[in-house]
Amino acid sequence: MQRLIPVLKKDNVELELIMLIRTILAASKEISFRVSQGALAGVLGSTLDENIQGEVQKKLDVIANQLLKGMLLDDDSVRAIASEEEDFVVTGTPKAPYIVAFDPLDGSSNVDINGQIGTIFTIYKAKDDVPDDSELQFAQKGDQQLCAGYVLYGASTLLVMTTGGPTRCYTLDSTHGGYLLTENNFEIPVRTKEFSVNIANYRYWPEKIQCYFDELLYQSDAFSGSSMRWNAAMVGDIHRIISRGGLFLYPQDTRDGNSNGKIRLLYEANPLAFLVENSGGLASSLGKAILEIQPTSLHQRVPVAIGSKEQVEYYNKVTR
Ligand SMILES: O=P(O)(O)OC[C@H]1O[C@](O)(COP(=O)(O)O)[C@@H](O)[C@@H]1O
Ligand SMILES: [Mg+2]
Ligand SMILES: [Mg+2]
Repeated sequence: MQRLIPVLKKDNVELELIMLIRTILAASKEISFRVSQGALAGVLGSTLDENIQGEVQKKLDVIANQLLKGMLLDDDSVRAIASEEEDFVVTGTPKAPYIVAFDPLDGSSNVDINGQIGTIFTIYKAKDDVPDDSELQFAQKGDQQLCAGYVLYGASTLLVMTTGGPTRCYTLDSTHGGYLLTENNFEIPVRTKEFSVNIANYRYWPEKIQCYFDELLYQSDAFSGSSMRWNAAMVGDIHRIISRGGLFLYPQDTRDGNSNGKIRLLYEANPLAFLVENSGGLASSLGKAILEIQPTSLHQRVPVAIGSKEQVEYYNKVTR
């Protein structure tokens, strides 16, 4: 089994970027250990604090955020970071080459029920024409990502990552503590009968999206035999889709604050879109490629339709 570093070197990834990826993975191993300890380590349950999204933070949200933030700010290749759990940009080493954005713990509502959770990260080049602490550092389109990945803390701890080439999977080997290559090049099937959505939101959706689901659920034979999966952790749903295809949807809806759905562009939609598109799938928002969206704020949300090419195309065709 090939180790991670030789694979990245073969991909001609620059050494400084490889070292930064190592920093992120060192934090992920520590998070993986804390997650596996669960109640034994007292990491379950909520804090009394809310993040900028208005969500009550889980203890593990805070622990994972502190671990990643601490290790990244100690890394002198990092100029600034942005996190779901940080209201603002946090600056690192001046003139350093990279900026990093991350969702320290995706699927927080699964923490206390031993469900799937993960860490999502993305790396960009730092900008020299804006201040280090400015949100403009992160106002870069998703197609400018140098590297994107997630670590899934499931039965195994898996790293799925791209540096612009194939999307690959590495499994954390608990015997020697390193990530070993277990999937060299994911290729998402163009169409399946699996879809993933929180169907309980149906009443709040625009009519065209309701019609799409009416057709899918009971009107059209073309969809008979479909099955739904919902992990309540985007990282887990997207991992299933990268592994065997399907469609992940988090549409806009009519509730206050949900006009763009729930998924955050910078540290959820863009990194996962980069991974899916580099596996032959499609990632769109309101019919437009997610990777081409010009970001306007750190925690902005976007409606998403991500997954198997033909399923995304059909959804966009009937809901536009
Ligand atoms: O509450 P819902 O509608 O099931 O939403 C679940 C979605 O929210 C999220 O948990 C949001 O991410 P966080 O857990 O990082 O806040 C996604 O991973 C998941 O797809
Ligand atoms: Mg998340
Ligand atoms: Mg999160």
